Amino acid sequence: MASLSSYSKKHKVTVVGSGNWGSTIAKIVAENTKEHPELFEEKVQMWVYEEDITLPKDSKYYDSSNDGPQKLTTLINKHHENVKYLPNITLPSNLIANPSVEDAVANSSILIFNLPHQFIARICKQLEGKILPFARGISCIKGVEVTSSEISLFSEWIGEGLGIYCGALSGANIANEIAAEKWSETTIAYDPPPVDSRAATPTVSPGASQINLTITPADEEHRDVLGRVSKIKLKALPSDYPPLDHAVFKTLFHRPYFHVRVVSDVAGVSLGGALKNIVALAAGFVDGRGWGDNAKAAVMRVGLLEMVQFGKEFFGKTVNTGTFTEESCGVADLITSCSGGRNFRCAKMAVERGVSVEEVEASELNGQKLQGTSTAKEVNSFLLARGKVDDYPLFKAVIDILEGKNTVDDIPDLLSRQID
Ligand SMILES: NC(=O)c1ccc[n+]([C@@H]2O[C@H](COP(=O)([O-])OP(=O)(O)OC[C@H]3O[C@@H](n4cnc5c(N)ncnc54)[C@H](O)[C@@H]3O)[C@@H](O)[C@H]2O)c1
Ligand SMILES: O=P(O)(O)OC[C@H](O)CO
Repeated sequence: MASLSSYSKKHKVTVVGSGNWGSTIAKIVAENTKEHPELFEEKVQMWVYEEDITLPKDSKYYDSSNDGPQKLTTLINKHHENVKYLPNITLPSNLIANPSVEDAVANSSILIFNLPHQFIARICKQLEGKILPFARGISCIKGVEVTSSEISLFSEWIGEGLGIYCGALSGANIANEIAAEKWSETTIAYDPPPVDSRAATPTVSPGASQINLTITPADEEHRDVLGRVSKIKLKALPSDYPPLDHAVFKTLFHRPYFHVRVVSDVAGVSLGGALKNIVALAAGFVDGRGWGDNAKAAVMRVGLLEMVQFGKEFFGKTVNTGTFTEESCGVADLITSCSGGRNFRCAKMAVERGVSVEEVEASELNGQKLQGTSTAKEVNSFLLARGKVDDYPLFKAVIDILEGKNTVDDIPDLLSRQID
């Protein structure tokens, strides 16, 4: 490999999303782009779903001469703080909030997708044809994409939609703790298909300042995690950029307070982050009912087994069971989510107050979004379509409690096969 100083281009990084976790990850990568000018452009773009914010009188940024609604992007760029989704955390000054997603991604070779999963479809549609064809992505989204009887990982789904390779980042990562720079770890999965540079065909796109290479994978077809022939025709990174490998992604995300392990099991990393949110709801239900830590540990144990079973049954070609049991994105994320995560906390409050989880989400989260409720529904519709719903009694109990078909008191009976 050439020395880093011999590359004439640097990677431009864009974070698509600016919620609680989106802003935290943007803070991390902006700190790293500043520290590594040999690899990255210093400025990081962060796409913000624009909204009007009226600062309360007790806000440190309140200005009586300008007390009407202000754009969230204006506030972030002026005060270097996401006052709505990550208050009281100073963001680096090289992080730029941008209300236009098309403008934010322009010329970026690294795209980090980090927004609640219910919004990603519309954003990807907007991005079609707007990104560099050789860009690479990392999805920080915890959820799965389900259509009728098909299921896919957001990393794959984004990759196929945009024609790029996309890896995944997931771990025991409660955003507020990491934003406060408390010590933690995460898992990144990055495993692009092999490319054969001998099969490269130079093409020049109109207006492009460089030659793009269309690469045919060495084995002529790349299969996704479900064994389907991938629709992605991967474009090689032009040789004037530093190569995008495990080391570069570690450099982009690793901080003294945020340690990164890079693996290749994209399915395991993505599924851990998606499915633990269903289990966290169950943990909140039993805790809210006052059954204590032993009951919570029991649903966590059964939940972990169902997560592994789901991975092996539907993604068995590539998924590594060890990812669930050994990495931050597996059992560690399950533990933190069932201790202090939003899904856990909202489910607990819902039971204590006798209201729905959605009502607690709306009243307590100030616009932040739960992923567990929609993931429980999506996984249930997938399992129903496959005739497998009864093989996953904890996942079924959670959706049935959310939909009012069962109550928390039914959990011991519903899990009797797993417990007795
Ligand atoms: N918050 C955490 O602790 C945490 C940690 C790890 C992973 N995650 C995962 O990261 C992903 C993003 O979570 P988050 O915490 O950044 O989001 P969040 O829960 O803070 O959600 C709010 C975000 O959604 C945006 N939004 C609202 N309506 C929208 C719309 N119509 N279109 C597009 N965007 C809209 C808001 O602008 C805001 O940026 C999720 O999949 C989540 O599971 C979250
Ligand atoms: O707050 P939650 O429940 O969305 O979970 C946050 C993170 O995923 C924990 O790793």
